Order: sequence, then C-alpha cells, then structure tokens
Amino acid sequence: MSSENINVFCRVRPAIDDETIEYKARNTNTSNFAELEVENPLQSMTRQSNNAATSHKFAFTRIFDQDATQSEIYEATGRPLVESAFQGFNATLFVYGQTATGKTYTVSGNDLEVKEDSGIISRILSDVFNSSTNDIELVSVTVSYLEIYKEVGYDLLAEGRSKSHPDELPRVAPMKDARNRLNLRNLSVQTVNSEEEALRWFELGNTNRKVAETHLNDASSRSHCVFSIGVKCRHGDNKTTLNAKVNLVDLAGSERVGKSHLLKQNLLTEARNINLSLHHLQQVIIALSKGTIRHIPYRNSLLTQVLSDSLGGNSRTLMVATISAQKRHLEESVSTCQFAQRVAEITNKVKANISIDSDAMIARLEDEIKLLKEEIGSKTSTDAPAVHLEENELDQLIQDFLNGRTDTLDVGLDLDGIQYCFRRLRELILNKQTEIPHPGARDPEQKKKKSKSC
Ligand SMILES: Nc1ncnc2c1ncn2[C@@H]1O[C@H](COP(=O)(O)OP(=O)(O)OP(=O)(O)O)[C@@H](O)[C@H]1O
Repeated sequence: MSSENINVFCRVRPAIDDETIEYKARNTNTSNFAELEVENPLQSMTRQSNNAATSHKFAFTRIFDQDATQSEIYEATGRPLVESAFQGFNATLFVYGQTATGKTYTVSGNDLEVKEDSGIISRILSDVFNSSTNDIELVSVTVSYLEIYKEVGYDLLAEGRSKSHPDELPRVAPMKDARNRLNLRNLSVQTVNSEEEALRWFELGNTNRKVAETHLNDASSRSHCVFSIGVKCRHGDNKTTLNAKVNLVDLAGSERVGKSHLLKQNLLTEARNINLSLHHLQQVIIALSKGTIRHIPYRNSLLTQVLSDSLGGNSRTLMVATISAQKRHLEESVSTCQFAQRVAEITNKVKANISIDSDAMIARLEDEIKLLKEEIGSKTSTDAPAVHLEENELDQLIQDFLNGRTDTLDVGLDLDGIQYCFRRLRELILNKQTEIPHPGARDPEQKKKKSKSC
C-alpha cells in the first residue's frame, strides 16, 4: 500500500459565442509544478484600495489554457488512469467548477461523432479495449451510470432503453454490505464486450440525462453524474487477476445560490440541494486535508458516500478544476482554485486489487513446499551464511510471493526461516487462503510450541 496525493489540474475554458478573453490565467512554470496566476482585473474596475490583491497564485500539477485540446487533456489525465486500472488500481477523475466552464465538455465531450471533440470517458473506453498486450489479457469490462439529483440517485442505464420521463428511472439507494462496503442498490451494471457496445450504453445514459434535464428545469446541469468502468484483467501467467474501478465524475456547477440565476422557488430549492451536496463534499475535503480529524463526514450525503473511496481511500484520484476567463466570473474562478488547493492536500492510500486463482495458487504453493523440503535436506555446514529474517519480514516475503511480486521463497534463508515459510504455506493451503491472515503473528498453538522448545 502506498500513500499518494490527489493531483489537481486546471482548465481554462476558451471564449464561446460573443465572449472575449477578459483576463489571462498565466501559466508560470516552475520545475516541480505549474503555477496559475490569475490577475485581478476587478481592482482597476472598482478602484479598490492599494491593499487589494492584484493577483492570485495557485499551484497545480498542470494548467491547460484556452488553447488546450481534448486530446492533450486526455493524455495528461485519462490515459494514466487506464494504465493504473490495468495494474489493478481504482481510479477517480472528477471535474469541479462553476456552471458553463466546460466540466461536461471535458468529461463527456460534445459530440461522439466528432473524434477531436470526444471527452475523457469515450477515450478511456477506447483505450481499455485497445490496451491488451501479450502480458495482460482483458477479462471483462462493465459500465454503470449514476445521476444524483437532490440527494436521490437514479440509474441512467436502466433496462437498456431510453426513458421519456425521469420518474421512469429506478432510484438508487446506498447500502452497506456485511464487510461495511458501499453497495448501490438498483444501479445496473452492464457487461460490455466492445468499445462500440460501451459507447452505446454511454449514449443511452446521456440521452436519459437529457430527458431529466428537459423535465426538471435543466436539472442535469445541476445534478452530479458518475460514470463507472469496471476493468478485470489477467496477467499472462493466469495466476493473478486484477480488478479496478474507474469513476468519472461530472459535478454540478459550484456557484453559490446567491450568485446564480436560479430565481424561481423550486429552482432555489434545487440549488440549495446541490449546494448542500457540494457543501458536504467541501466538509469532507476540509476534514481530510487537515489530516488530524478522525471522523470524516462521508455519510452526510449520497455524493460523499459514493466518493468515499476516491477521497482518502483506495483510489488514485485526480481533479480537474474548470474556470472561465470572464471578469464577472473571477470571484468564482478564485474560489474554484482555492477549493482545488485543499483537494491537493488529501492523501489516498492505494493498493492494487489483486486476486489469485486459488487452484493455480495451491499448485504453486505445493511446488514451493517441495523446493523448501529439498532445501532443508541439502543444507550442509559448508553452505554460504544463510539469510536470517524476522517473522514479520518472512510474512512480507510470503505475501510478495502470493502477489506474484517475488518468484520464489528460496532466497537463501536460514533453517528457521525455511521451516517458518514451510508451515505458513501449509496453513494457507489448508485454509485455501491467498493472503497472510495476521502478518507477523503466528497462530497461538505454534507460539506455544516454539516457547516450549526454547
Ligand atoms: N474547451 C472548450 N472548447 C470548446 N467549447 C467548450 C469548451 N469548454 C466548454 N465549451 C462549451 O461551453 C459550453 C458550456 O460547457 P459545459 O456544458 O461543458 O459546462 P459545464 O461546466 O458542464 O456546465 P454545467 O455546470 O451547467 O453542467 C458548452 O456549449 C460547451 O460545448
């Protein structure tokens, strides 16, 4: 398991329609990270006093300016996630920013027909189906598409057909299983066999999202959407299977209710609900970024429950903050960047999801036991000095062997070490286990025997 910070990127939307670029988000490169310097044009406009900030500086992993292409964004953000998924790491990419700053454009693209315009999701699907190598075989791919609107989850891929009203979409409810893992009841998970099939599901989900938009006062732009891709692949030796889930999250616009154009009462309630989820998201991020708070309030909203593994859990996560270059939006752009700085402080603990085919593993363990027996029989006093390892180190060695990181346990161990490995392997075979149950802690019976013999 390793600790990794969340990488934060920033994308500045180009001018659209009759807009002009009113301020520059300058990319001041340093050796380790990019620094976005947003000059403050409000100062001259409002004749603020001398102590008003003239610029705001924010550090990002990388900044994409107005001219960045969809392909450039993908290479820096989406492609590494596919590579991670093929190594068994869960991955999440989420976009955060004010309405109309290009969140949906970045994640979903404009038009699947126009290749240059396609977003991260369709490019990931294409890569997943075209990345198998001689060493790695793709076993299965699944997709699901969740929409969260006013704290209620909806299945956008329900029954494989488009809906004419959002009420026809099944509601998705969060449940915890016996091992305290989140299950989303009613969220359909579709197995897909080709890129084309996966794209058809993605399009169906987008159509259902648009239906909701039409019926719920443009709700989709104020809902959160999570498209998930499950990737299962096998390494060439057939003994290890890697499972990963990639979440692509398009969050609702982050502008504050007071500043939004949502005037009608129901739209205000809607905005409050959306902001409530984003508020809970912020609370989670603040708690995680402090690093000292024990209780992380994931349970306060469906959105934070769904993102719990992505924030502070077992997932390689990155965020794209989207901003506009319009003077009237500067305040929102600054607030988006400030949010991103908090996110960058979060550390996730990632580990590959490796499962081992138990029959193949038992055969491998039996081979290894034979080898160890031979090793014990052939030990002579003239051998080279043997390697002595403590029990916890031996357990680590065995676990590496189980995970395929080490080919053999025959690393020149001393007799105690060989006998310990020998016993551990027998226990694993007996219990049909592919993980060391209590690293460094042998079962009490064995401990007793050892102390007697001493
Ligand atoms: N980099 C870009 N190049 C060209 N057009 C863009 C770009 N980014 C956004 N647009 C266009 O700007 C408009 C708003 O973008 P989009 O819908 O992606 O914003 P959004 O942040 O998802 O908004 P909302 O929060 O309302 O969902 C769309 O017409 C989109 O096609």
